[in-house]
Amino acid sequence: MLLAGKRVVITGASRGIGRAIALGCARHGADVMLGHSGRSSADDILTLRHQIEVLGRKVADQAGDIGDPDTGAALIAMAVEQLGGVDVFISNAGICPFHAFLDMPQETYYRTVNTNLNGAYFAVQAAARQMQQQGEGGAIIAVSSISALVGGGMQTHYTPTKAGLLSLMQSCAIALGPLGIRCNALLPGTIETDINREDLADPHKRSTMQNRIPLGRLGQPEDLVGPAVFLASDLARYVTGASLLVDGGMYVNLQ
Ligand SMILES: NC(=O)C1=CN([C@@H]2O[C@H](COP(=O)(O)OP(=O)(O)OC[C@H]3O[C@@H](n4cnc5c(N)ncnc54)[C@H](OP(=O)(O)O)[C@@H]3O)[C@@H](O)[C@H]2O)C=CC1
Ligand SMILES: C[C@H](O)[C@@H]1OC(=O)[C@H](O)[C@@H]1O
Repeated sequence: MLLAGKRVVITGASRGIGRAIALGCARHGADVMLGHSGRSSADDILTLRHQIEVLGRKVADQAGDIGDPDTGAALIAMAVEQLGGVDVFISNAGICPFHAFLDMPQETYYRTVNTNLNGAYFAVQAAARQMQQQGEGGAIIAVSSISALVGGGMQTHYTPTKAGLLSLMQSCAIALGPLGIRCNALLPGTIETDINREDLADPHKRSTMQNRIPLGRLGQPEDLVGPAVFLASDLARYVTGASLLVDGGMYVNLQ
């Protein structure tokens, strides 16, 4: 139980990586506030809430478009109301609508940057303000990506947001270190979720990605649980401004 007594707030908790991390945190003893867009089915959210409740943990959820700069603050306020405070904030919500560069629609570009980076910025700020008020430090984790370090021809709108999140965690580690608030980035490789279901349905793309991974398989959402719980926990009490690749070795595999 690495997170006993901690209150965790996570965005993008309805599906994929966020859902797995939310459940993993609860299994490690945390109470959890689930953020989501409201587009997932109510049943999906209720099932997750039930899975957390049967562990004996408190859980609440709130819908809101994270691209709205006020959504993060509303989520944090709800966590204070429902859980009594915030010890860990995980900025995870994100989109990746694959698209070529030369005809990238402005709407797709702005929606991606707004969701992945601008919304995360204000949510991190709201979490940090709450932690400052509590006066006991805290942990902030941004789900960045291997894409913060390497490019993607169909991701020219997406990779800058992931590099931005990595940079945000580095700068926040400096800004918030004096308050005892640690800020770190998780860099997943290719994890099978709804975000890339269509992209990986192409057998050539799928095998190309898979063949690049020394551990021999694509990632699963549950692969992120251990790294997230570690960074959230007091085991990582001297870790801040760090980034952790969770990619099966994909990044280092040049030849
Ligand atoms: N899968 C991968 O290979 C990788 C993913 N990542 C990152 O991990 C994070 C999670 O992705 P993943 O689990 O794969 O994707 P999923 O598509 O499975 O889940 C995305 C989550 O983000 C939420 N979300 C999307 N848009 C918004 C919005 N505007 N406001 C609020 N919530 C929103 C969704 O909520 P709802 O269900 O309500 O729409 C959902 O919970 C993303 O930031 C992604 O960039 C990083 C590296 C690799
Ligand atoms: C959505 C992609 O499959 C996924 O997103 C990332 O951040 C990784 O780099 C993968 O490309």
